[in-house]
Amino acid sequence: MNGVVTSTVPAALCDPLRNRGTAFTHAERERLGLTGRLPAAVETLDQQAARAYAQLGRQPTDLAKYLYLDALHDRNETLYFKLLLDHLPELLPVVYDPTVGDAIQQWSHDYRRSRAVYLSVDRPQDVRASFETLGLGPDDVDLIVVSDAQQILGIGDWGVNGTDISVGKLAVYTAAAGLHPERVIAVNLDVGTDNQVLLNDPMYLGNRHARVTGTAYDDFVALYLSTAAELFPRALLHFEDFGPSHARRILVGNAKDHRIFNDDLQGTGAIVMASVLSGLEVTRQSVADQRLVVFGAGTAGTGIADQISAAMVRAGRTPEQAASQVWLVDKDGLVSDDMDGLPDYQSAYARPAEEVRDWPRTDGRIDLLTAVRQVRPTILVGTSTVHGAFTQEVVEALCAGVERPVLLPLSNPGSRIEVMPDQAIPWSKGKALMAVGIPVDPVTYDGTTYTIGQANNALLYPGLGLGAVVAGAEHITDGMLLAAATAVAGQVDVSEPGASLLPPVRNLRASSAVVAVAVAEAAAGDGVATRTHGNLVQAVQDAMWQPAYAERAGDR
Ligand SMILES: NC(=O)C1=CN([C@@H]2O[C@H](COP(=O)(O)OP(=O)(O)OC[C@H]3O[C@@H](n4cnc5c(N)ncnc54)[C@H](O)[C@@H]3O)[C@@H](O)[C@H]2O)C=CC1
Ligand SMILES: CC(=O)C(=O)O
Ligand SMILES: [Mg+2]
Repeated sequence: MNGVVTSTVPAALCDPLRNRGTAFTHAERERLGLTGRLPAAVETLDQQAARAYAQLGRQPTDLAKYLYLDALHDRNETLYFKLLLDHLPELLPVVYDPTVGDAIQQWSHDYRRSRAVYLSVDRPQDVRASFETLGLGPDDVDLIVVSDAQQILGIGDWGVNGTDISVGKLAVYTAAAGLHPERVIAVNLDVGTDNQVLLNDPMYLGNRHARVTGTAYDDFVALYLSTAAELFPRALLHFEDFGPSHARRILVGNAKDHRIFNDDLQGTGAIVMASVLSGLEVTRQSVADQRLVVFGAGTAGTGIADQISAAMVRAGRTPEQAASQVWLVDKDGLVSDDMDGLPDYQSAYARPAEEVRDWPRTDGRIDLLTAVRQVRPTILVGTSTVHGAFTQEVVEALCAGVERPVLLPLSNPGSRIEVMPDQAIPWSKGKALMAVGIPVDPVTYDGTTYTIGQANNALLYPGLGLGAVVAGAEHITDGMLLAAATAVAGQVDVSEPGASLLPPVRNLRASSAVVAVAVAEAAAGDGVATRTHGNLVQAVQDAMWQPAYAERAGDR
């Protein structure tokens, strides 16, 4: 026999945005060419979700759950997001931080199929075609998340494996704020990797060479930006987990010409600002009077310093005064202006050498403990990736300096966090006002239960992005970031002892809608909105995609 017999999977079962599996009615099955291709039962989305949730529960580890959900994502997006939304507090840590970090480390080994766009520095001629294969028009895309994966969370360089940080961030946009899953794109910029484990792994799927740097790197990022902006002029271009030497430069250099947002700088800065605003509700102080120590002065740390000092300026300080209320501590200790080769993102906050000349040094460096003793910070932030760096001595010194310090150990995932609340709350005798980057259980100390908010940019960027999209914002302004932070902080009541500084993840959809309205208003106020709405609250609600099957099967 010469002919090869093949069978095909019907198109309606292959497209995750159209597929509804056992929920297709018999009439729909006939119309879409699915006759005989599904078992007899016709189910509702709720019935499907109950089965999927039970299957998920049988997965033995969080990574297995991640892979189960990823496969569901690729099969039936409506069901995937229904599950995610119905169990957001339980599943956010599975599809996103911290499990996404484990998944990224295994990614080339677990690879099955892909939903992202891969742009290779070795094939710049393919960049345009790579977007064009999506078949999307200029008005079809609201948002693109791109990463070059140089600094994934706190786990470093993961090359093409880092694709899943873009996918995960987009899943959160849709689950938390209803960004339409058909109108978003995940992108990996594969510029090589300096991760030897990957380079020596026969399964590694990315470019097998060191990271490209210098002009070649800059030209490739510029090509990405110009192509994405030309093909999808209304899309917000979200940058994630770029290395510290690139993140700020790309943002600052392109903010005027592009709808660009750096989550690690701006999203993190804004969620920290929200935590600080809540803390100041408790202490009844003004942001203008704060003293901030940042431990780990990279992308996130200096983004936080920028936003808190900008808030000080809005509260009446001069830029110089605001900068003088910020201290950075990095690998070489307290950052001072006599240090050689300071990166530009640190030099703005370098302390005058004269001021710290007499401060005690260990191995020639002014360490964190000394900085805390000398500065008596009202806010201590950790973005260092150094697990355990906030020791008992540091926490006690912090509390000796001020009555109610704000303490934010933000490094992700849990293996990197500077201190866990179940240690720091007792060490601080319940005085520290805490939030952390990962979900953690409440801590009971001396009869009070402390609920620890999740100061992760995921609690802010979805609403910010939705507001920007609804307003058609041409830029992300400082006013929009502050509006988002204020809207997040406005949703908590800190009057009870032990209250969380941030709203709970279970309210994330509602919280994102409130943030989006505030952000769209700020965009209009700042003159960057290109869309106006008679009723903004309704416009935001209308823009939020819901995981439900469309009226007519086959439609998205
Ligand atoms: N909670 C949140 O929303 C966010 C948390 N992060 C976390 O913050 C951490 C840092 O992320 P990025 O700023 O993107 O990385 P980065 O690499 O830009 O910054 C890390 C900084 O810590 C410094 N550092 C390393 N070891 C140190 C030590 N022993 N002492 C003092 N400083 C040290 C590095 O020199 C660098 O300046 C990561 O764990 C990341 O997950 C980042 C963004 C958002
Ligand atoms: C949360 C986040 O963006 C990070 O850890 O990089
Ligand atoms: Mg990040």
